[in-house]
Amino acid sequence: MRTPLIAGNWKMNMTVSQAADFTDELLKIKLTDEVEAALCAPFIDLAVLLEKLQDSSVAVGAQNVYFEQAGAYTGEVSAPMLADIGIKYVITGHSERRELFGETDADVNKKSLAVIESGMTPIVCVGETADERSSKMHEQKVRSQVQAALENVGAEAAADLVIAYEPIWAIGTGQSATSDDANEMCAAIRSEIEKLYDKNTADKVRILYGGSVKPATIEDLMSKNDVDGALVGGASLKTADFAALVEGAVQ
Ligand SMILES: O=C(CO)COP(=O)(O)O
Repeated sequence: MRTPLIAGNWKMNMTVSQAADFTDELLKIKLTDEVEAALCAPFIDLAVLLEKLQDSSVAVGAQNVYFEQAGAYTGEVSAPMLADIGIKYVITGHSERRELFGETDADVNKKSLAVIESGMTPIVCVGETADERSSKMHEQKVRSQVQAALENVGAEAAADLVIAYEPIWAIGTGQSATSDDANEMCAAIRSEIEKLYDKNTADKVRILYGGSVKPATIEDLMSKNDVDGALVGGASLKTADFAALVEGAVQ
């Protein structure tokens, strides 16, 4: 039985005071314990989130990490630094980082390995462009991204992973994949994990869908067998919407 996960990805939104206001509001709402909730916030917001959410079940995640442990890497933040303050999840391979900051499959692999090594869980993002989907290359693209991201990740760590299928054409566009299309790709990712490891590992990995998920669409998505939750951008920025997503993910 996989516990559903609703992870907010705030991207480059929310000042520290906005993050504090968001969490104060969130703490007034009783969230279900059948769904795990996480907020992946800008580095500068992490301390306030960790402090305010310490007695709640909401986990705190980061959106990026550098793969080296420490040293002369101006402007970067390492996995041991994030683990030390109590971060649980780190997003790796988001399409915005791949596109805007030139991150390669090899970088995503190194970052995911660093996150695992520090005892945290990567939320590894994969997904195709609109052109790749229209030329029916989407499954091949996503399978190859999964393979590359998981190179040298052992079976035990793999079972604990979170993978997010985020078709690039659905991110921030209001044009979500249908629940059937999302499920088909989440199933393809699970079969790739089974190929790389075994069925037991594949059955344990949580696979999320991301791309224009809203409170109105979450129940339909969660009714699908291979969708274990969602990675949510825009709709995670409003407390009421985030809480509604968590409630809507109860299976
Ligand atoms: O990129 C996303 C989450 O990582 C999805 O963003 P939106 O939910 O705003 O489409």
